[in-house]
Amino acid sequence: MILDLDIGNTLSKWRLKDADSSEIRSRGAVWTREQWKPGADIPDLDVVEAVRISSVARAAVLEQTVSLLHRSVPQVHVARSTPEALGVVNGYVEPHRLGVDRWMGVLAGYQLAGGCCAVDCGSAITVDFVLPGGRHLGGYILPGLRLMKESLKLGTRNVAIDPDSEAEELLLPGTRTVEAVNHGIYLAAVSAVNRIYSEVCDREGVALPMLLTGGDARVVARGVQSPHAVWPDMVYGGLEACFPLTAAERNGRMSGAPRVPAPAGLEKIRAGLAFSMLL
Ligand SMILES: Nc1ncnc2c1ncn2[C@@H]1O[C@H](COP(=O)(O)OP(=O)(O)OP(=O)(O)O)[C@@H](O)[C@H]1O
Ligand SMILES: CC(C)(CO)[C@@H](O)C(=O)NCCC(=O)O
Ligand SMILES: [K+]
Repeated sequence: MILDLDIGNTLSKWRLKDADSSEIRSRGAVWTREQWKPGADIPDLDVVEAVRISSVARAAVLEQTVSLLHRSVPQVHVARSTPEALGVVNGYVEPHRLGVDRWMGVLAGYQLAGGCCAVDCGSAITVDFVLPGGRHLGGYILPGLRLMKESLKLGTRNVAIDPDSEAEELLLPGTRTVEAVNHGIYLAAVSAVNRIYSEVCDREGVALPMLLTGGDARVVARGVQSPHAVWPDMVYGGLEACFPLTAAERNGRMSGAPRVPAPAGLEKIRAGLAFSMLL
C-alpha cells in the first residue's frame, strides 16, 4: 500500500492506495495540531510500503511525522517546492517559499490540463495560474470561508455554510446574523475567484481551464461562472506525478482526475469582466 499525506494548517488528510491495482482503499483526516498516535483515525502502517507527503504545517510537525513513519515504512518521499518540475517553472521570486500544496496542485493541473487555473479552497483560498507553455505566474491567497467567519467574532463560527445549498440562495441578503455572515463570506470568496480568473485570462490573452480542490471546493464551485472541474485529490495528484510508484502513475495517470471542460472563449471572459467593471 502507498500512503499519501496532505498535511494542511488545519487538517491532515490521508489516503491509502493499492500499489498493484491503483485503487484507493481508505481515507481519513486528523487534526494537524494533534499528534499521530495509534488508535486515532490513522491508517495501519504495517501494510504501507511507501509514503508521499505534502506538508505546509510547521517544520517540527513534518519532522515528527517523518521520523514516526520512518520507523515502520521503508520509503518516505517528502515533496518540496522547486524552481522547476514536470515542465512547470515556478513563478515565485523564492520558489521554495511557494506552499508545497499549491505547487502540487499546479503540477497536477498542468499534467492533466496543460495551462490552467488551480484553486484550493481550504483554510486559505489559493488561486494559481500556469500558462500553456508551463510558466507559473504565481497566484493569490485569501482567507478561507471558515477563517473569514471566525475573524468576525459574531458568535456564528460553529454554523457552517451548508455545502448543499444552492449558490443562488447563498447570494441573497441574509435576514439573521448567521445568514448575513454566511452569504457575505460566500459572495466574497466566489467574487474573488471569478474576478481573479477573468483578470488573469484577460491580461495573458488566454482562456484557461479551471480546477478546484479543498474542503470547500464544492460549494465555492457552485458560484463559479466559468466551466470548471472539482478534483478533491488534486494535491495527491501532484504527489503521484512527482513520485510515481505504480505502473499507472508512471504512465502519467492520476487517481480521480476529472474530465476537464473546455474553458469559455476569451471574448466571453472579457465581456463578463467588462460587465462586472460597470457595476
Ligand atoms: N470538520 C471540519 N473542520 C474544519 N474544516 C472543515 C471541516 N469540515 C469542513 N470544513 C471546511 O473545510 C475547509 C478546510 O478545507 P481543507 O480540508 O481543504 O483545509 P486545508 O486545505 O487542510 O486547510 P489547510 O491546508 O490550511 O489545513 C474549512 O474552511 C471548512 O469550511
Ligand atoms: C497558503 C497556504 C496556507 C494554503 O494551504 C499554504 O500554501 C502556505 O502555507 N503557503 C506558504 C506561503 C505561500 O504560498 O506564499
Ligand atoms: K490545503
